[in-house]
Parts: sequence; structure tokens; C-alpha cells
Amino acid sequence: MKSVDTKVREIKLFIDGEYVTSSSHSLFEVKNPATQEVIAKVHEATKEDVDRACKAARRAFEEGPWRTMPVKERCEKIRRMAEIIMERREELARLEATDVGKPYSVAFEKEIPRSAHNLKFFADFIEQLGGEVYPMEEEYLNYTRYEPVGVAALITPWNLPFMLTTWKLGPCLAAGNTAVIKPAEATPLTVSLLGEIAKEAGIPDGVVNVVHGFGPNSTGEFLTAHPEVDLISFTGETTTGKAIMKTGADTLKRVSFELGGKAANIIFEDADLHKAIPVSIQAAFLNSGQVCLAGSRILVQRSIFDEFVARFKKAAEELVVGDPQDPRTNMGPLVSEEHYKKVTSYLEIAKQENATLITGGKRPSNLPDYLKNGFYLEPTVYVHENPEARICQEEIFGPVVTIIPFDTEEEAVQIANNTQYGLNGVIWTENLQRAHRISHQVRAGTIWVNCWFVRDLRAPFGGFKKSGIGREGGKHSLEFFTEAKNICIALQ
Ligand SMILES: NC(=O)c1ccc[n+]([C@@H]2O[C@H](COP(=O)([O-])OP(=O)(O)OC[C@H]3O[C@@H](n4cnc5c(N)ncnc54)[C@H](O)[C@@H]3O)[C@@H](O)[C@H]2O)c1
Ligand SMILES: O=C/C=C/C=C(\O)C(=O)O
Repeated sequence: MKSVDTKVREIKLFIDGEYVTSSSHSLFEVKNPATQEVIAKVHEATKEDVDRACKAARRAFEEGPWRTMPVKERCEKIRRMAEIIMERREELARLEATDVGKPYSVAFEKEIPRSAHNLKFFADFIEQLGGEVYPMEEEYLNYTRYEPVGVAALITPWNLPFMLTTWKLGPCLAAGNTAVIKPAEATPLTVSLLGEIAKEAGIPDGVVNVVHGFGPNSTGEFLTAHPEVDLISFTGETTTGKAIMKTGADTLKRVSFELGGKAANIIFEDADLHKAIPVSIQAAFLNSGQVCLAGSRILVQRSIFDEFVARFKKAAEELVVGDPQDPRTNMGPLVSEEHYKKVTSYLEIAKQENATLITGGKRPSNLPDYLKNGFYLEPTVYVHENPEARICQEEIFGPVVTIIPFDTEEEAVQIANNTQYGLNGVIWTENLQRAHRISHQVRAGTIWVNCWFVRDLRAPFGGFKKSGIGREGGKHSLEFFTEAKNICIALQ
């Protein structure tokens, strides 16, 4: 199936249970990154539209019945959303692949089922949660309730739009909050359907609202400044997190931030390269490297350096770069022209920094005619001795990785920690003690040993340093989305 999707969709805002047009009637275009064809015209939410959405969410929160409904009933509705997502799996996967440029197979096999699971997991989790009772003297009963906070702004990026939005929406709703969602302007297609999916699942009007638009001086900023918004869950760039924190400070909003990364993927000389190489290829090039958890700095012990580089190069060159809709495709284009320019600017920086290009660094030469305008870049691998180089420090967020040699464990840890980021790290070794030792020393929120991107939704997920504030996952998400209330009752 070719990426030629001639249908241009009109995407409206979803406010208080219905699709509405922008009050300014201003529409922006969304393109298929594989072809540059326009696939959608999207209503941009004005300040007035954002105000309507926030007030609808406030009404739905205060007046109920969402907040006060028995938890079982609320969770059944959220589970129904998950079922509808699975019923619409093919359509959602097709839209996500067309919008983001990711392989349809990845969207269909992984991201859409994970999105449904995000909702089901938090519904089940909250339903089974017990409370706390503090034994006091006999004449008192002291216990804790976890109550919803209010109206949440959920602001998400373009790399995994549906998966990351449902990852926030699940705990937000299960805890009894209401939401105003703002997906990334580059990829609003799948997330625009969440309001109607919620409605079909029986969730009351006003509980799930979706507004579209840009960040600064647009929908995103209006939302983060809005006095009715109590909490902001944001995933995106570190610099955007700073801007959101400033805007939200005036009204003292609670924030949870999942931000950028530049993970070290450390390959020790005793690593099993049969496993380490294919997984490191995934970690480098999944979703065209547009993954916050990407293993974009590969640290390799010098004794196996040449062998690793040769084998990694061969595996990178075997990846099929092509049409996202084609089942043989491993890697599609980058998401947009703007992002393509950012990523390819690093090819120039790499040249200036005297990095050694191992493979890639240009558009693939064998793309069919209908993809000639797509934002394609070959899987690109550099070697650099200097971990301070910009390509080793800055988040490129594309199919570009740098391999850096090291001699000792201490040096590996020092290079791994020499970054402003701390989202995750990856370690390859067959030595148990070393695996634990290095895991403890790398300053990052998640460490994967001899694997990558293996997720248990109960586990804390988030970043050290400039990679975030707070944690998502299981009870950690619920801590953010609830207010703990202590009740102390005199029994006589
Ligand atoms: N830590 C994680 O879990 C995680 C997951 C995925 C992506 N990311 C990060 O996201 C980035 C890529 O995504 P992106 O380019 O879409 O991020 P981005 O920060 O540019 O945009 C994310 C969202 O924020 C909105 N936004 C931008 N400026 C805003 C403002 N001033 N006020 C309010 N909203 C604003 C955007 O419109 C978009 O919806 C990378 O840095 C990546 O590492 C992190
Ligand atoms: O690009 C970033 C990927 C984030 C993944 C998650 O938030 C997750 O798996 O829960």
C-alpha cells in the first residue's frame, strides 16, 4: 500500500462532548511526511476556544457525575475506551503511520495496542487500589483518601502521539479528573478522535476535551496559562518544559514533565553482540530515531570497538527505509520539514567537528518516485573520540547515532553521566556484578541491562536532571493526579 492518501480531513476541536470549529475559523495544514501531501486541515483553537474547553472541563469536574461516580463504574467506562481503540486499531494505526511517517506495522503491532493497554491498565490499577489506615489510640480512626485534583492539561509531542496521550489520559481519568488535551500540531490525527471515543464509551460530556494548535502564543500557551487548569502533564522538549513552567507559575500549577534524552548505550567487551547489535539498532533507529529513550550515544569498549563498528554498520545498512505503509519498511521519514532541517543540520555540525562518518548521512538513493519529496534520511552512524562534541551532547532526535570508544568502567560511567539529560541508560555485559555496579552509577531514571524499552506500567518512568520532573507509571502517576486527604475521626 502506497503512502498516497488523497483524502484531506477536516479536524475540529472537541469541546463539551461535540466537535466544534475554531472561533477564528483559522485552519492549519498537516502533511504526510513521506510525500508532503496535505492530509488534514486542522482548526486552531483560539484563546476563547481554550477558555470554553477549560470551563467545560471545570463544569464536568465540579458538577459531576464523573468525580463522584463509583470507581468501578468510572473504570468500566475507561476500559470501554480501550476496547473501542482495539476495535478501531487498523484505522488508528493507518492514521498514525500516515501522520507521523512511522511504519504501519509498528503502529498496528505495538503502539495502538499499548495505547489501549494504557487505559485498561490504569482503570484496573485504580480499581484494585487499597487505602491507608493509621492506627492511633483506640478512640480515633485515621485514614487517607486519594481524591482527584481537578482539570488537567495534557500536552503531548509528535513522536508517539496516541501512545503518549493515552499514557496520561489513563491515570488522569481513572483518578476522577477531567482533561483538556493538546496534541502536537504536526500530528493531531489520532488524538483528535479521543473525545469521540470517550463519548462513545459513556464518559460524560466535558470530561475529555481536545484542542488543536501551536505552542507559544497559541493554544499550548493559552492552555498552560488558563486559571481553570490545575495541573499540567507535559511530554516534549526540555526547553518547552521550561516555558510551560514559567507560564504555569502565575497560577501555581502542579507539573509533571517527561523531557528530552541522550541515552548512553554502553557495550562492554563481555557483551553478547548477537543480542546487543540488533537491539542497539532498534534503540538507534526505531521511529527514525525519534524516541526520547533512543540509545543515541553508543559507548563501546576499545577492545571490541572495530568489530562492533563493522557489525553495527552492516546492520544499519540492512534496514529498509521506505514507505511507512509497506510491511517491509523498517524506517520511514522524519516527521516534518522543520524537524528534517534540524536533524540534517547536525550532518554539517558533525563535519565541522571532524566526526568520522561510518554510514548514511544523506537521502536514500533508491526511494520510488512517489516518495521523492519525503523527509528521508539514511540511518546515519558516526564515530567520535570526543564525548564533549555537540553530536554527543545534543538531542538530535533523528536516525543519527555516535559511537564513542572507552577503555575502563570508570571512563564509561564518566562519559555516560556527562550530559544534561538523565532519562535512561542501556548496559550490555554478561557480568552480573558489573551490571548492578554500573546500573547504580549511571544517573538516569531507567536502566535497561541487556535489553531496551521493555516496559512494566507499574514501574516509575521519568528522568533525572533535565529529562523531567516527577515520574509516571502505576502509583507514581496517581500521586500526580490525586490529592491525598487525611481524615481523623474521634470515635467517642
Ligand atoms: N521523556 C519522555 O517520556 C519523552 C517522550 C517523548 C518525547 N519526548 C521529547 O519530546 C521532544 C520531541 O517532541 P516535540 O518536538 O513535539 O516537543 P515540543 O516540546 O516541541 O512540543 C511538545 C508539545 O508542546 C507544545 N508546546 C510547544 N511550546 C509550548 C508552549 N510554550 N506552551 C505550551 N505548549 C507548548 C507543542 O505544541 C506540542 O504539543 C524531544 O525532546 C523528546 O525527547 C520525551
Ligand atoms: O519517546 C518516548 C517514549 C516514551 C515512552 C513511554 O512514556 C512509555 O513507554 O511509557
